[in-house]
Amino acid sequence: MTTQFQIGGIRPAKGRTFVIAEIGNNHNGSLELAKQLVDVAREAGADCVKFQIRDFASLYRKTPGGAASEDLGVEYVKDLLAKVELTVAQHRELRAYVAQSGLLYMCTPWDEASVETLRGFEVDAVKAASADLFNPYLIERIASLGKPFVLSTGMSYQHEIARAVAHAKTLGVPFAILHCNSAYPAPDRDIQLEFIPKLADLHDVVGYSGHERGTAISIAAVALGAVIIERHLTLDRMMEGPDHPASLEPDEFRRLVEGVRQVDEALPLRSDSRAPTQGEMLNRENLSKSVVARRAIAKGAIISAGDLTVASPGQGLAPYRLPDLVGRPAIREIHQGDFMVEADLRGEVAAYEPHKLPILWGVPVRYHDFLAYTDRIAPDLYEFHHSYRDLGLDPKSFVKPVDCGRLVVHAPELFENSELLDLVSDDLGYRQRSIDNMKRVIAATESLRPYFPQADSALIVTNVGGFSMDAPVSADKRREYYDRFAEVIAKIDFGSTELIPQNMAPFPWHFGGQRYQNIFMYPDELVAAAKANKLRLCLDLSHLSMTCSHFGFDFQHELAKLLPVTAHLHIADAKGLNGEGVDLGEGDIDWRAVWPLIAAYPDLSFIPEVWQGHKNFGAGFWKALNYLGRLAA
Ligand SMILES: C=C(OP(=O)(O)O)C(=O)O
Repeated sequence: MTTQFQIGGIRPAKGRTFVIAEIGNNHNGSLELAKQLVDVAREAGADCVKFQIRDFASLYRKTPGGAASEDLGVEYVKDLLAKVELTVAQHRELRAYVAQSGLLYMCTPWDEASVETLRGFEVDAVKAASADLFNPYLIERIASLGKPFVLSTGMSYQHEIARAVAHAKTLGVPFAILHCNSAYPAPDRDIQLEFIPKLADLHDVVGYSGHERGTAISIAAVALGAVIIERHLTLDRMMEGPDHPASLEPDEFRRLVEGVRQVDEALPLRSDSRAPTQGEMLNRENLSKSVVARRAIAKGAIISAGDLTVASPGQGLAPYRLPDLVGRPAIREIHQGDFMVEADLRGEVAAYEPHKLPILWGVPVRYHDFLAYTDRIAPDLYEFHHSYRDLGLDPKSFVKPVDCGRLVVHAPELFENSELLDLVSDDLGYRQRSIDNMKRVIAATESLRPYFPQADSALIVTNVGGFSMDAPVSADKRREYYDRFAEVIAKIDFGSTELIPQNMAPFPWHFGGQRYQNIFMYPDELVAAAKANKLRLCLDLSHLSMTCSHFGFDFQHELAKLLPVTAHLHIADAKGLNGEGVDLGEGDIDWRAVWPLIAAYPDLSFIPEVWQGHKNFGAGFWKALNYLGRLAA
């Protein structure tokens, strides 16, 4: 039963920390200030706001000597609290204000009369302050509300905490426990965050109620297992009142939420065992080393250790696999510098089995491997993937005429001086260089046309730009980018070629790091941009799947919208938000449902764009084509 702890439908968990903005008494008795703090909490990204409520008539003991008979400390706290307490009517008005704000509402009743007041408040959850952890009477009354409750464990002995948890488990209501040090502010060295895992031994929902200065310790609490973070919020730490000095000001609270959300993303294990992530895969390719031929090896010759060496890049077998190759016969003519690949170990080269496919098909090629492909397959098209250096090469040295029905060129993303193509850059100079680079791509594509005399078109797949470094841009800015894109392409002469912008995923990889894509990503915007500019698109299904996963869109629904404005497809599966270019059938896309939708557009063309498809003599491409061929049959 306790495993079902949730507040307003949110279940605090690793990867989804629940953040409470504790307004407590920091409103200083002003309803206006309290409302302002609710607004600030919402803007800062909190899940919930919390208040405290006291019934002074019943909270303190009654003595013949009245307040004067209390110790000095107690007298001071009593005076201060009485000064800042809101009336029940004001609390009720606040509760309604919080409901309107969209935030969840919690409150700490400090006495049994206040619990009864809250019974009429529709609280989302309720809390027992540390000061009441060793007061089973109030805890029992709080549980009688039947709402999820939270117990804070500051100022307690360990045996009292264990006792309170054991008691709470008998009350029949889901609850959470918070580690806490009840000093305002709490000295860093007294916080002892390592008690969080000990609390986790007692109960399965553990959080942290922090009173320290700054945000680092609360963020670290998340890394140690806290799934609820509560911090006091104030407009000004210098105000009079017991909690202000231990509170965060608006900017700090926003940074706290940002930090917590970052740790939420970073903390959970994403798979059962450690494997290179998507960004690391790219860097492993470019930066690591692999086994290559030190010298030419004749087909059939037995491979010796001296035939092999280890060198960058990391596109062949990993260096530790070198010994496995020694003593095996070479299954092919191996040239000096060739990567040694899985097929060399397995003793067989993967092959394409011809299938009748309902749309035009092809493979991605570089200049240097084009001729090798023409010896093996007869596709409807080739898609040339150029680097910026390739743009200056004469195709004569690499290409022979073929009778393909279509020519496709993928514009380089990266140009001289590490500049990514960005036709909508805010920087005028950068934008102009991108336009000039686009013109180079057009010229290179025109130079390939004579080798494709039957081609119905020469399509240029282009990632047009519009990315940002640290965060997505606003909707207004996106509109500005689209307008700029329209202006830019209207001025470019595309000759006999056709620009087909490619849809991008929300988090594209550039230079081995993650960026944010802003335009040519949302399906509705893609359709609108295509229609407004009389363009067709290159639709990358892996990118579309990641976009749909991120925004919660239905893949098939979005695909159906996009196909009528599509000329060419990049076909690969995807997993979640970051698993790009996954083998077909191993990701999120339901190919049995999707393939008939695509087959209804026979003028479409595609290439398989599975990750590392070209390796192992195109093994990944053939696997994808064979998969689709079987679906089509
Ligand atoms: C004082 C409170 O909590 P903590 O003990 O977590 O600071 C409270 O919620 O009112």
